Amino acid sequence: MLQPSQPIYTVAGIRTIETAAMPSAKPPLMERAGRASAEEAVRLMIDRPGALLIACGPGNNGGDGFVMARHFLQAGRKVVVAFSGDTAKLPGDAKKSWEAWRDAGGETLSDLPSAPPEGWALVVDALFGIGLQRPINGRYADWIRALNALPCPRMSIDVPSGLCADTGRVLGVAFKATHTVTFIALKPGLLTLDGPDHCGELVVKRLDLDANSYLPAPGWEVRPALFGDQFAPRRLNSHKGLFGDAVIIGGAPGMCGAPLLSGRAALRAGAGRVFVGLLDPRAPVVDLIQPELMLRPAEDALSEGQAIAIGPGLGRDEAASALLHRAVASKHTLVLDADALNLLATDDTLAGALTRRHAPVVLTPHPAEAARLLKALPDEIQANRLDAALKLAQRFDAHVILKGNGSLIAHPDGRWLINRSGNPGMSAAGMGDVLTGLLAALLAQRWPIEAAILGAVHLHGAAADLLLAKGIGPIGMGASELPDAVRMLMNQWVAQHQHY
Ligand SMILES: NC(=O)C1=CN([C@@H]2O[C@H](COP(=O)(O)OP(=O)(O)OC[C@H]3O[C@@H](n4cnc5c(N)ncnc54)[C@H](OP(=O)(O)O)[C@@H]3O)[C@@H](O)[C@H]2O)[C@@H](O)CC1
Ligand SMILES: [K+]
Repeated sequence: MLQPSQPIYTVAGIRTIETAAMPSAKPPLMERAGRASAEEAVRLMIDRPGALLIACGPGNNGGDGFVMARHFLQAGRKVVVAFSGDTAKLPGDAKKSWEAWRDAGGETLSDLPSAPPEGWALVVDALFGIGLQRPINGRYADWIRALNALPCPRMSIDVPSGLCADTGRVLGVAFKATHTVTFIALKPGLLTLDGPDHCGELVVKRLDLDANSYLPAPGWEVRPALFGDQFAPRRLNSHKGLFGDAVIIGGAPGMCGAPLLSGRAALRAGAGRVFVGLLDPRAPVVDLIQPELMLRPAEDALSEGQAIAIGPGLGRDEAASALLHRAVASKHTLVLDADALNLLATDDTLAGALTRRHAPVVLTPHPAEAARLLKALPDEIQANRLDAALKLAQRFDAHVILKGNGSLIAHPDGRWLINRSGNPGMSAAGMGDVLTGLLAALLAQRWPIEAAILGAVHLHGAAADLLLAKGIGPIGMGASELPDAVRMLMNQWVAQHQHY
């Protein structure tokens, strides 16, 4: 059975669910959250006797921490609570949790204690959750830095303190958790930008709520379950025509490597035939390492295949622009990458033509390309990647893959997803070209557009994860090493499919 995809809600959505569920929730949500955190903590401390430290903040995240502390106290475990706020100012639920902690005999320290000689069994961050409003500084920042330096497992409650739950930005300083227990549902900031670096292992505790019954999920994580039905075993009676023609266009003088990488990836991902159209008049006529590729002058390749991927190494001169205009005017499904995106960013006529197309368009920008397309700075894109992906999808009426840690997929109708596969080995030249080739191959094999996008993005990262597990990376992982790993994964998934 493939693991189902989990829903993702922004903070506004979580608040809506909480508000709707809270009045009738018995036991109250904070009790459930604190208990769920304690259960998870027990798992983390299985081989670690000794005391645990819980740092509680001034809001309801701190309230969860007090509930958790009470469970450990009542179970006879040594637990130390640090809280530097004013208990009189705690919000209602958190105040009740503090009172219950106090009534159970618990005490709070107003500053972080030094660690016992044997070290803490676990350090718990219950400082700030989804209510973080501004950068952390002063005492709380000092606490977070000190906690981050402790050599023990570190668990965050709901969201690592200092991380923006919507965007994954670090506001001032952020707790670096080895484990995060998040409530009700995933939040985008846990999955993209700096989120994964601060969450460690991420567990969702739904608190017995069916979030979707209160508010349909706006976003989902990318999982093979969403495209797994494309992995049907091939018929014995098959021929290459069944698996389509992938077409990749690019390769201006001096830049033929990029489309060749895409082409090699498309072959390994199962396209029946792969055409690579090259702009360079002196381009090779055969790829001696991969002679299956059919190299063509760029113009000639435009008339082939079901879908065209254009952009790798395309350059930005007049010939490149003319080719791109012709591709956009075609009836093919289009994937625009690299220089195709850079040309699009400065050509309003092209942008207009793109939005008038009937066949689907996929844009695959990295943050700098996204910035050019939205006439913004890369930092502004990264400050809210979800927002940027949605804006691009709307502006160009296209499917968008905003690459980077936690690649975002935005559909033109406003739905979005976040991919969780991949690793820093992918921070290398040519990785984007491979993604484009994968997309071209899945489209050639007539995967529906959304399945092709999710499949390509997930496979791209999963192939890199496979290499990482074998010690091939993160340092020195090469884009040209990815396609073989993609092939292995796709064949494994087809084999699994046969057992359903
Ligand atoms: N509601 C529920 O039913 C449930 C909620 N649950 C839990 O509650 C969490 C959300 O709680 P929350 O809304 O109270 O926000 P929280 O993250 O504790 O922070 C707010 C406090 O921090 C302060 N503050 C903010 N930024 C700051 C900064 N930079 N530096 C310093 N202070 C700063 C802010 O002060 P203010 O901005 O008002 O001055 C306020 O005092 C959620 O993540 C989950 O863990 C669960 O129990 C499930 C049920
Ligand atoms: K926290």
